[in-house]
Amino acid sequence: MQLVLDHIVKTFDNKKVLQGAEFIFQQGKIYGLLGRNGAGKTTLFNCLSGETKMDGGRALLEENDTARELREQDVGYVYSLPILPEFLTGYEFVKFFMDINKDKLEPGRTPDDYFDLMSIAKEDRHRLIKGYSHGMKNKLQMLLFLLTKPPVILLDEPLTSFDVIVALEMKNLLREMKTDHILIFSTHILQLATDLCDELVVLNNGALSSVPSELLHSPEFEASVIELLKDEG
Ligand SMILES: Nc1ncnc2c1ncn2[C@@H]1O[C@H](COP(=O)(O)OP(=O)(O)OP(=O)(O)O)[C@@H](O)[C@H]1O
Repeated sequence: MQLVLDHIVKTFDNKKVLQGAEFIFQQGKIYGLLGRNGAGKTTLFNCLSGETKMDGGRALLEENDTARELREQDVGYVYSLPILPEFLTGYEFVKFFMDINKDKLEPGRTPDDYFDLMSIAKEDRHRLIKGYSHGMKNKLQMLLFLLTKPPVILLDEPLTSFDVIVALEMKNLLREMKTDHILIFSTHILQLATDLCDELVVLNNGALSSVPSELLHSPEFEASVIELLKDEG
């Protein structure tokens, strides 16, 4: 399975944010999306998730030599600022989410099985989401994708809110998940990008380009990425 971005264009007022962005993302890899503040990473994710309408171009999901337009339900989106029903407990929300997605679930699983997978403590499960920390809310969002398994998962700077232990758990989880999904996450933390990603993609001047893989673990990596990002503008 692969996600093909075909000449995606997005303009806000007079600002051309995406100017014909093209790339092929493949299942089984974790992609890190790098770009300066305001480069358009969130805009790209919003276009892919259907939250923002593209002005031009398209995103296709290709599998077994057939391609179709990417649909909203194909995309799981972990926002940098999680949007969750704060008036429910974590347990109530997961239970509700499982009820409305019955057809997509593995049979016999309970909400607690998923909380266990995400290492969300027993005493936190029945607390209101309103009182959850930022990192716990991100965890809860990620739990939803373990349930429904959308083919494409976008993570907008999610791991920055996790403490070191949880960040490690999440990294391991993402590594496990990558075999069945196309995973793209945006980050400003180069160390995290090199640590977790199989491939790095730079969004610069509205276009996407791949960072040569031989650079990824080389001593010149940081300097090369900075050089690539400097071009912005
Ligand atoms: N709804 C909107 N209306 C007008 N301009 C917008 C809108 N959304 C984004 N922009 C502009 O588009 C540009 C790209 O913003 P975006 O949030 O996608 O960047 P980003 O790469 O995610 O930035 P950061 O790394 O700072 O989070 C910015 O100049 C932003 O002001």
